[in-house]
Amino acid sequence: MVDLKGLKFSKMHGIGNDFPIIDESSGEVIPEADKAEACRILCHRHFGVGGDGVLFVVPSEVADIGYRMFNPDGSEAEMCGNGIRCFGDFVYRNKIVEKETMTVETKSGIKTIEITLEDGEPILFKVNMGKSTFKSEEIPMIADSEEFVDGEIEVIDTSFKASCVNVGNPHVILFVDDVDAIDIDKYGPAIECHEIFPEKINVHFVEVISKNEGKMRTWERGAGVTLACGTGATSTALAGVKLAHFDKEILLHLPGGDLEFEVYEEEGKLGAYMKGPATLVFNAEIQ
Ligand SMILES: N[C@H](CCC[C@H](N)C(=O)O)C(=O)O
Repeated sequence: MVDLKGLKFSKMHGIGNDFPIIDESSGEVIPEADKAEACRILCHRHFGVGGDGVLFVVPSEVADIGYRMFNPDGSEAEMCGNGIRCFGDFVYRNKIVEKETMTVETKSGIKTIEITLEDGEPILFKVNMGKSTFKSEEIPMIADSEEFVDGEIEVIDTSFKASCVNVGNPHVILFVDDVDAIDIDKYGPAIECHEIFPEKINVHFVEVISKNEGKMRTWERGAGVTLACGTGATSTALAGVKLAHFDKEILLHLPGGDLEFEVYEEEGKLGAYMKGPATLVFNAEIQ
């Protein structure tokens, strides 16, 4: 059993997607071999702190700072969008990176965060989430087509039209008529662990409100239902533009709050800027 006594952390959330965040920028706090178990304990809503994952600040030789994210099941994810806004707030407030525009090394490449200050306080974070891929082999997924856009996924007793995109981590976007009518506890895990997704996948049900607005609900890989998913919302914006459901500026409503997106095209690939808040809930030390 991992001993977390003395562990200092901040509890943060990005529109309700919540995380303990731990500063390892000056050296390891939780041994690598214990990280998965420690994250399972920390994320537990009754026996731990509670969270949709754990964020770590780590050194970087190629960016201003490094970022790692672990899901509540102990799996490490390549990227976390709500988390990187909380991360930016944390490293700025704690003077780990004293820059309003910073570069962050993640497992899915270097991302850039632009912080908007009001009276010296960070209030809004604009993140370049980078370029995406729709190639089936790069999701990864098992499919007959080079891309899986507006394809068909059969699951349990029904089938859904679906589009798959990787923004560092994998996502499947299912555009539906009424997002509130979806039994996400039934279909979410069945799609997350579907045999066509060898590394599992994050699942998002999306309702198009207009060319510039949508509403979505999420079942996250390694976490289950969350109030928001930043990489998932980014993927929704990109898939929506690809399918011409959305124009390039999109407001997405998630159960925990709203995120704004500006989609761009670079070297033939779609990418996006994500804009949203981050909130510090409390700082603590485990006794
Ligand atoms: N569960 C995700 C990681 C967290 C993503 C989400 N919390 C976000 O804000 O992007 C995965 O395994 O890829």
